[in-house]
Amino acid sequence: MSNEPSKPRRAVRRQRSIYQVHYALPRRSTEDMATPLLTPCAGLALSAFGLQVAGHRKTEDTKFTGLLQCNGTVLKPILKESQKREVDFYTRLKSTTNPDLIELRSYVPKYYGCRKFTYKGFEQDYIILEDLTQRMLEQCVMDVKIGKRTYDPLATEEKIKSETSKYALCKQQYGFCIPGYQVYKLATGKLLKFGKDYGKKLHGHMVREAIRNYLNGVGAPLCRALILQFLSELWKIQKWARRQTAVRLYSTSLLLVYDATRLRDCCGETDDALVSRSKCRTAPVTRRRSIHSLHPLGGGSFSGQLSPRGPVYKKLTSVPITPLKTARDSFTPPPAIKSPWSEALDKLNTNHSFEHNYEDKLSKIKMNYRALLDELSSDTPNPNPWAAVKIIDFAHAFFNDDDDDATVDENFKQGIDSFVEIFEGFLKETDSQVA
Ligand SMILES: Nc1ncnc2c1ncn2[C@@H]1O[C@H](COP(=O)(O)OP(=O)(O)OP(=O)(O)O)[C@@H](O)[C@H]1O
Ligand SMILES: O=P(O)(O)O[C@@H]1[C@H](O)[C@H](O)[C@@H](OP(=O)(O)O)[C@H](OP(=O)(O)O)[C@H]1O
Repeated sequence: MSNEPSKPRRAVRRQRSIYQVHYALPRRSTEDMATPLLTPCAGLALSAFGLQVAGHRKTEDTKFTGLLQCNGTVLKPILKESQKREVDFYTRLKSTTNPDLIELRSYVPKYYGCRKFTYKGFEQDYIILEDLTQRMLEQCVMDVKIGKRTYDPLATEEKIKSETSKYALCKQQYGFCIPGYQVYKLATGKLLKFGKDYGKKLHGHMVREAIRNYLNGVGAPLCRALILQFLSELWKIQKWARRQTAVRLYSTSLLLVYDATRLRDCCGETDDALVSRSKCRTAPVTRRRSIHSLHPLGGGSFSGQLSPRGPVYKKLTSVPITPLKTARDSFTPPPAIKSPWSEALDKLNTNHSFEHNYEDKLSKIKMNYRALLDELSSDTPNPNPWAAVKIIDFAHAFFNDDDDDATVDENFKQGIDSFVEIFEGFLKETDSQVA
């Protein structure tokens, strides 16, 4: 032991991430339900949320503003009685001890409470939620409303009639409908938007094609890494939906988001040649394998095989203990480890064409490298996935407080099963990328 007086330790200063530098966003927290911000958006300007692909929008009297955004959060206005139910839903989810509801927390955006804000002269209450598109540069967003039935048990005859007549064919055929989506096309960088009028015309094979278009898989092969990122989340939600009896979710949506910039980096086209999609990372980046990442639900342990009963995961076998001498004699250097670090280095070693618009290209490349380094130096196992699915819109969620009467929410479950089946079909299409 040293007698030297211990020097005061200097706090390690972490480099601010690209997202903090460019977008002034807060660091990601690992908690599923965040503690309410004391003064959310205090002193920061509110603005209309430009990435809303469906849902209620601005009305004539400007009282209803649509969603707003502020500091990495979205603000959802609460005007109708049913929207107050959504506040109750998030409030209850936050303090629940029911295991099914605790699990549900990880499938919904983080909730930061509810507060009054004044926007364009109108004061009203807003629900404050994590913006699922934050940190994305080219945000591709799809809203998928789940369920053949989209009205709740308190609906009036009129409401039942109007809900039954909307997206009727699509809901009958698939158990879900698509009220809107937007996609940045990889080849052109152009943003395409599809609203509810388009969504209401979808049925039959058009539904699958709309999802394929959203995934940038029209005119180019689907990207297996992207499908797997979505499926690893969807399978968890599906497993939960097949079991849970705690809540009935009428008219909720799956919100799918991914960053086309990262898709381009992974599976996109270069100026010179089409990058082989087999080079694509087939699983979400995981820096460290924790006990949690070994859990069979993690995308990383998916074997690539699908059985009629769902995904087949790799079996985890224990390593046999070899006597030291034998082990030393038979030692051969291990093959090069394919890690996120080596992939980052591979990328840094790539030659880029410096023709055309190279300043723009260079700045994008720099941003990508910074984002990649950010990801590699973060403390969480999968800190910056570039695709995510969450369940949103709980204006028609009903808790089942009577345990004896509890049954599975078939309406929600069937919609999820059907959506997952489409993604499993897409995954099979990409099998050749790992053959
Ligand atoms: N947490 C979020 N992060 C990013 N975008 C979001 C988030 N929540 C909602 N949105 C965007 O806003 C849209 C509408 O959201 P939501 O369904 O909650 O609103 P709504 O007005 O209740 O919809 P509806 O009219 O279907 O009842 C979504 O389609 C999505 O584009
Ligand atoms: O897709 P569309 O044609 O926009 O249809 C709307 C959609 O079904 C909303 O979920 C619903 O709001 P709620 O979920 O709050 O019922 C809204 O009802 P509303 O017209 O009564 O607001 C509908 O108009």
